[in-house]
Amino acid sequence: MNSPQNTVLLVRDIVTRFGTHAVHRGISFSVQRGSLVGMIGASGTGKSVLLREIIGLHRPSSGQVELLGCEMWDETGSPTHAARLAAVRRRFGMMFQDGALFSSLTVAQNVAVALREHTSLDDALIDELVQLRLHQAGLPAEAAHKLPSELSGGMRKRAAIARAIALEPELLFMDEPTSGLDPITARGFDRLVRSLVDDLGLTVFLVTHDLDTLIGATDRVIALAEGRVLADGRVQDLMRSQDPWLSQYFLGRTPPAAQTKGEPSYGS
Ligand SMILES: Nc1ncnc2c1ncn2[C@@H]1O[C@H](COP(=O)(O)OP(=O)(O)OP(=O)(O)O)[C@@H](O)[C@H]1O
Repeated sequence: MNSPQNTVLLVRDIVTRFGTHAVHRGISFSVQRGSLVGMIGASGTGKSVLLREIIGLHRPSSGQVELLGCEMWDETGSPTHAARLAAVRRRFGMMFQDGALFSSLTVAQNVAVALREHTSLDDALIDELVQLRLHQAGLPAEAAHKLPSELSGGMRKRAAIARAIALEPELLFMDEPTSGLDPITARGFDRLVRSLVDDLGLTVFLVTHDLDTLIGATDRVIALAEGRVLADGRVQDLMRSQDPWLSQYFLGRTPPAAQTKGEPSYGS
């Protein structure tokens, strides 16, 4: 439902400049709990920078991000705000494009890092939770003791998801999660992400260039162009848009029939 109580992310009038280069010229949108939202835009339109601004890694030139009720960019830098930020950081997960796994740690150790850092659970409970997260990410138990370098690309992505959901976040951010995967593995990954939303109630916000992810898995798509939100709606509506950039972007693809949440359709 589209109500303030259900809003987990509010992006308000974000402006970003690097020197004289204006990347964002006033970006605003909100994300509702339990939805899977995709963000698209041509290379260099500032999707990754916006993601970093949303999760508190890059300060925008102006504007505000409210994530799980916390203003991420507080001017005062007060200890109260720092404590609120620390609390909010435990409630969302981030999966970077390359997975950003620690290469010298096994998959299980990678997943356990946040649990050791942010909880006082004993080793046995951490082991159990790690197994659960690996299972939720669709990894076989034997993957636990492998190094990231010993896994296929698809399994590495699943390990990165397992790590991102270690603390049972409410929100998961992903930067190009299917890049570098073959189409079959990528669709399996879409189904996994969709099931995190449908079965675990997660909210997912992902940046992607993958049309099949957009068509098959998202509830809503936000398109950025020229520093602004060009379009914001269901993928089938964006695909029918007369806007020249969107027409070109979706060229040759057929809009899916009205989608039922939880029943991904994989377009043409
Ligand atoms: N730290 C930085 N200093 C200067 N310019 C930067 C910095 N980070 C990003 N930019 C610029 O901001 C713009 C947006 O970059 P960003 O990586 O967010 O684009 P993107 O939409 O994610 O692109 P892609 O789809 O290719 O990943 C680019 O022009 C980039 O060069």
